[in-house]
Amino acid sequence: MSIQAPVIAIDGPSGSGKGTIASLLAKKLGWSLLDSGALYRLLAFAARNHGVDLTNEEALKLLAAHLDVQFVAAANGQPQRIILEGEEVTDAIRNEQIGAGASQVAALGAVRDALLQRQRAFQEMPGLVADGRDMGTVVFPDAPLKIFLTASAEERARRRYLQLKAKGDDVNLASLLDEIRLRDERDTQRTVAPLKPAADAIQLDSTELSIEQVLERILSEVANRDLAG
Ligand SMILES: Nc1ncnc2c1ncn2[C@@H]1O[C@H](COP(=O)(O)OP(=O)(O)O)[C@@H](O)[C@H]1O
Ligand SMILES: Nc1ccn([C@H]2C[C@H](O)[C@@H](COP(=O)(O)OP(=O)(O)O)O2)c(=O)n1
Repeated sequence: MSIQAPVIAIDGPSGSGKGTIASLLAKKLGWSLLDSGALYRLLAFAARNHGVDLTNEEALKLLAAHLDVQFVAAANGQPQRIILEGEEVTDAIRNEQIGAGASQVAALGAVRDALLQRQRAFQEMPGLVADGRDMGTVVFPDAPLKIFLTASAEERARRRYLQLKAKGDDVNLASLLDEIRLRDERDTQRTVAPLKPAADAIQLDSTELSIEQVLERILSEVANRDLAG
């Protein structure tokens, strides 16, 4: 019997800090990283480039099955680089418009099926940190550590506002809060793989916690389970 690499699943709503924490954790442990939300963002981005309507499930399924994408690990604290059809799109997929499109295509069952194996292929030794909405419920149900990271909608909108503003985007706090609420609603209410904590997930509310405090809490769970070898 082959031994499977351990997975830390980090799920939660937009702006709760999943991406930041997952990336820091992967670096600290020397594990691989799966940013599953990027796959849905890439699909929304590719659909726009190819003129595919975001409601055309059949065409989106094909596009998802053939997505030509590479994730390139980056050094010195930089986010991993994402290459779509030979072009760097690391920044281009990080805006609320693409986030909303990602949430829309992610509600389609055929799209989720088409992306499932691609996500599971990231599970490799010595371990994987996987960030998304259904990592602990659907993609890696046997993960030995599942975190469901939350924060109030207002705090998440505030974080997103600061993040996008720092990037030079023209953003508005009230409309970001509306978009976050809309996305929460769509992600939790969809019939396939909705955003919800796995029965065995640890729920962590980061509203009043710093990034370092969240990381510390998770690292103590890693140590409790003896996951890092
Ligand atoms: N605990 C925290 N306290 C303060 N800011 C945070 C915290 N966690 C994340 N952030 C910041 O909030 C923004 C959104 O975090 P991100 O990791 O992109 O969230 P998600 O992947 O859940 O959408 C980033 O700018 C990040 O630095
Ligand atoms: N495992 C996943 C990851 C993301 N999605 C969908 C739902 C989300 O609104 C979009 C974008 O996800 P992403 O994690 O990039 O978004 P945030 O950084 O949390 O704002 O994709 C999903 O359905 N399942």
